[in-house]
Amino acid sequence: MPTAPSPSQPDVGGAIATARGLVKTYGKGTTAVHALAGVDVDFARGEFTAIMGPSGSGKSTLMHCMAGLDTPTAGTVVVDGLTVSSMNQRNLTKLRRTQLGFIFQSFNLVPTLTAAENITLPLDIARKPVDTAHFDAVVAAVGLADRLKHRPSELSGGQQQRVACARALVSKPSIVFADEPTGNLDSVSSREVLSFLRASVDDLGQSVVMVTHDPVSASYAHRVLFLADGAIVAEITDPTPDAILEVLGSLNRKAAA
Ligand SMILES: Nc1ncnc2c1ncn2[C@@H]1O[C@H](COP(=O)(O)OP(=O)(O)OP(=O)(O)O)[C@@H](O)[C@H]1O
Repeated sequence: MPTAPSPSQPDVGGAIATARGLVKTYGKGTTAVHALAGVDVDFARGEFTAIMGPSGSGKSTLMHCMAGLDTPTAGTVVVDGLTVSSMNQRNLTKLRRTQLGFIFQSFNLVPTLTAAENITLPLDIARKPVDTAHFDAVVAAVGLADRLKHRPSELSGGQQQRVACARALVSKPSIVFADEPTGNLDSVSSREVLSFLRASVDDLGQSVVMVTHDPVSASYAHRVLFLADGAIVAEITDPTPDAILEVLGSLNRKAAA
């Protein structure tokens, strides 16, 4: 008879990233904050997952622990078969450079480099060759072919974030983590970036995890996870903005009761 995987040995079969029993506590004693209170989660390979929840519910902490940017207090994180939660700093740095893609709210481009140089920067730092066919495909997908020689100050916010998206994808990472990627963008630029993220999953087979406060942004994902008080309390698949708002409303009503 098949047995269920034990919590300490995640079944990573269809998942690109998993967490089991993930706990993150900041501080000690009476001032301790339980940012993650024992999260079990699987992020499916080739899927776009959004993480939502009220301010302070643990969204960023979950993403940072998954990406090896923060160390969990307890529990296991596995990304593409590698146990991130027990890696030393040297291996974490290597993992982040070679296997993870990051997109932040604030773009984080190097002002003195051109768009093309910004896009290939992670590969250059890792001393990995640029796959020019993949570079061209990613640049075409974000619509930046005629902007490659421009510096960030010569690009709009939306174009800068599209450079950041291309930079995150050019190394063919196992997974892309996006933290409020449209937080600084107008609605037209937001739609472009979100459509591109969705297309990177549907057309290029990328796996994307995105933290967002915005129900419309989250509706571009295949699946939305809802966090409250450091725990996953709900999830929906093939979300619409209305369905997301309904879940958020019921969580807010529970929190107020
Ligand atoms: N470095 C830290 N030191 C102490 N407490 C922290 C630290 N980082 C986060 N926390 C606390 O952990 C809890 C979860 O924070 P986190 O940033 O993960 O929430 P969030 O859902 O991403 O919030 P927001 O939507 O406001 O960005 C909060 O109570 C926060 O104050």
